Parts: sequence; structure tokens; C-alpha cells
Amino acid sequence: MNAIQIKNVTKRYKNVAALHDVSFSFESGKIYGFLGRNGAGKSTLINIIANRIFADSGEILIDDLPAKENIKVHEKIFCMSEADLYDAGLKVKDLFKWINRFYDSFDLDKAFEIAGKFNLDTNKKFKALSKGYQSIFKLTVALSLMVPYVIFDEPVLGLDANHRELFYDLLLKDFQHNERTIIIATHLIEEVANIIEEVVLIDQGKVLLQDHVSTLMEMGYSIYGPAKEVDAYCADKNIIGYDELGNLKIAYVLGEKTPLPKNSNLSASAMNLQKLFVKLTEKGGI
Ligand SMILES: Nc1ncnc2c1ncn2[C@@H]1O[C@H](COP(=O)(O)OP(=O)(O)OP(=O)(O)O)[C@@H](O)[C@H]1O
Repeated sequence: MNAIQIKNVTKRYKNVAALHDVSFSFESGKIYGFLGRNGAGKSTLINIIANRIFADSGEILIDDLPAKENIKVHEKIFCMSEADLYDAGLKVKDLFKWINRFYDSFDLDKAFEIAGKFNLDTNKKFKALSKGYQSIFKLTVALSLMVPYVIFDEPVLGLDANHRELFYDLLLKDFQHNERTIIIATHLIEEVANIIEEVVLIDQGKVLLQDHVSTLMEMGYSIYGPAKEVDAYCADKNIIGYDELGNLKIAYVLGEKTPLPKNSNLSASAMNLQKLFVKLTEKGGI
């Protein structure tokens, strides 16, 4: 099976259960959003998949091969994370060349091309780059490695809005030409909502849900209009939250949409994914 299969993975740090008997799969050829609140266990699982730390029990299979200390598996996967794995004293262009020697699947020309798009100065030493540009360097490397599985752990940390848009754009273009498995762990849910196909939501070390974005969007909807009309419409509905601006109100509703009253000033739109997750991961859930 072409997939990352996570089987009964448990990991404890002293008295903290970071992952508790977690089982699910990242299937081949999809873009995943790997979501969860602070401390949910995302980085722990990513680090286990990337062989940086080991699970207490359970196993990870990548294309049916055990991932633990397996060189054949290492060649299939790349994980971009906050950890600095690079010699910070080297210039960006020399780091590219160094990576090119280590990874057969690294596309050096593509790395320089992407660096150019971000205006990343390849003559600068890594340690002299700003925080944002250090992230840009790492995602440039990730986008230039033609491996079948790429994991991004908070890829846009420190990036300005223009650079975040550019990253999402490059990621989608890359995916169109080269369908592979992309996993994005992020807190910027609305920013990735249009990119990701499937969501894995982890909460307190357990998988809370895994579903298609389109299915999740169908779980509910939002209603916008004058506060009084919104309140009347929502009286018998399952509301997960409100936003208000003066006399106007927006309500986030779970459940199937009922027709809007005739001649009303209300309008309905698709579910806001972020609101849905906030509610799902609130104490006690829905
Ligand atoms: N090295 C460590 N030592 C002790 N506890 C740790 C260690 N790393 C993680 N933890 C704990 O394990 C749990 C899961 O942490 P993890 O970093 O995997 O969460 P996360 O979902 O990536 O969070 P965030 O979104 O805040 O980065 C947390 O309770 C965290 O405090």
C-alpha cells in the first residue's frame, strides 16, 4: 500500500502521554492538513515518522516498509520542521550544493529558481538570515526535493502574507505537476482550507477525526444578516459560535440548512473550517 501507515503508536514523555494508541494513514497522492491545538501531539508524531525520535510502542510503515531506522524509507520522505539541521555558518548557495550531494532527488536548479522568487539572497550565510528567510530557505529545500512524501511542520512561521501566498501557490503548482503526498501541520486553518483535500485532526494525543474537507464543510454553514433576523432563524439550531459587528451578526450553525425565510435579509455561506475546529477541540467538544 502506498501510504504512511501509523499503527497503534504510543509515546510518553515522563508523565505526559503525547500520543495514545494512534492509528491512521496518510494516503499517497493527497494534500493533508494535520491539525490540532498546541500540545496536541503533531510534532511528536512527525518526529517519529521522520525517525528523529522513537515511539514507545506501535510502528510506522511507509509503502509497507517499517520506517524505523530504514535507509530505503529515508529516501522516500522529507520533513521540514523548525529544528535547524543545517550548518548555519554556510552560505545558502553552498548549503544547496551540499544538500544536492546528499539527496539524489534534489533539484538544484529548482532550488535556485524558488529562492529567486522569494528574493532569498543565496550569498548570505544561513545564520545571517532573518527568521522568516530561514523558514523560506527550509521550504525551498522541501519544495526542491522530489521525494514521494513531504511533511511541513508549521511551514509559514514568520513569513509575511505575500510570502505565505507565494508558498501556497508554489506548493499547488508543484502538486499539479508532481502528484505526491504533502502533509501540512499548521494552525493557520483558513489559509490552507482551499489547498488541503483531507484533514487529520489530533487532540490530546488521539485522532479526533479524519475526513475530506468537502465533507467537513457540509457539516454546517454560516448565516449572516441583521442580528434580530439571525437570532430568529437560529432559535432552533445548533450554533457553534457568533461574530457581531454593530447590528449585524454572523452565526455558525451545525446541521443541515433549512430554507431562509421569504423576504429576509439573511444570506448563507459555507462553513468556516476554523470555527468548526475551534468548537470540535473545545473542552468537551460539540
Ligand atoms: N521533549 C519533550 N519532553 C517532554 N514533553 C514533551 C516533549 N516534547 C513534547 N512534549 C509534550 O508532548 C505533548 C505533545 O507535544 P507536541 O509538541 O507533539 O504537540 P504539537 O501538537 O506539535 O503542539 P504545537 O502546536 O504547540 O507545536 C505536549 O504535552 C508537550 O508538552
